[in-house]
Amino acid sequence: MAVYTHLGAEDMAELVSAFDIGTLVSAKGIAEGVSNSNWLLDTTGRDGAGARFILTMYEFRIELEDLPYFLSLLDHLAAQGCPVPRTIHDREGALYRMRGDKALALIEFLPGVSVNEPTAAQARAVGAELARMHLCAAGFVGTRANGMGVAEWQRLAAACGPDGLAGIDPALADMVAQDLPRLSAHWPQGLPTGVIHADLFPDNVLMLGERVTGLIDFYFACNDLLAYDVAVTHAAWSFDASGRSFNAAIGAALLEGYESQRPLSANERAALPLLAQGASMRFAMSRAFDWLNTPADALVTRKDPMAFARRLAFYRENPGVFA
Ligand SMILES: Nc1ncnc2c1ncn2[C@@H]1O[C@H](COP(=O)(O)OP(=O)(O)OP(=O)(O)O)[C@@H](O)[C@H]1O
Ligand SMILES: N[C@@H](CCO)C(=O)O
Repeated sequence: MAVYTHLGAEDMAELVSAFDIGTLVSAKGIAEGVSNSNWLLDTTGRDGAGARFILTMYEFRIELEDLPYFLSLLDHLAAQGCPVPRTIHDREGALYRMRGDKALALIEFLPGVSVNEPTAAQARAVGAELARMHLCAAGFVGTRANGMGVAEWQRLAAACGPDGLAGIDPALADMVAQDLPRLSAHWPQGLPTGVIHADLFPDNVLMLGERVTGLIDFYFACNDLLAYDVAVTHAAWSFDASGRSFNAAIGAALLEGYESQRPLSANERAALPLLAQGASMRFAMSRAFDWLNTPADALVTRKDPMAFARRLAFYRENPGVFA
């Protein structure tokens, strides 16, 4: 359940009046998501024909200073024709509003649903949209360092400690001891960089049939290696939830779709096995930290770090999947 803050009907109506979107018709809390509170708002719309929006209150993990980057990036990509929600600016032109010490932003509602078991055609479409996003973001002026890069994996691993990791699974502690120093020492340098989504899991893609209707949740977006984003997306889409079973057809379709819009250089392709191991390490570490630091009675369900430890082992042992 991801509505952490109660907003009463009067609060909501007052908030809506700060935007040129008509008057409030209904507001419903959205259960999905863990980081922020989200509501689905229906209003009468500017022209009375009705309009639908997503209202987000930023609760954890998002620094206020990063919000202009995330929200202007949505505007930039939407203006270039990418399927991302536009930010609705308030009557004064602001990208977000403050309520107490929390920021609130309104974004366009996009149709579509997140798929659980993608087909190859859907994976191809997602790969193509990821590449289009990379290309469309080329003119975006904002920059943001990757806060979930190698240094952060090291910090999270140290915060968990070898005993904490071994308490989750001895294989997780072994993986960190063996693979983290190797990945850190050999992390690719000099590959093409740009704006990356950095978290393009199936739950962050909305689809209608084989068409991508929305790329959402840009709150890890940053400037980093474009091929790393391909690796993150490959790791997120090409396995079952447990990370035990790799789906070669999905992985291949995703890469094919990506290259239909932006061919990878020989150096990028050669780096993918290592980048995919790094992507797996990133999610194994953030999940391990959350596993050890989320109270058992918390509202959110903890995600299994071993699902990404298994992916890392797969990529280490099967570099040929990117050949
Ligand atoms: N622009 C949009 N159009 C339609 N639905 C949306 C939009 N943005 C968000 N949603 C819906 O709200 C849900 C939660 O959004 P989001 O993933 O951004 O939340 P979050 O708390 O940041 O999640 P996460 O757990 O990934 O950190 C999504 O799963 C989707 O159902
Ligand atoms: N998509 C991530 C959560 C955001 O870091 C995961 O599944 O672990």
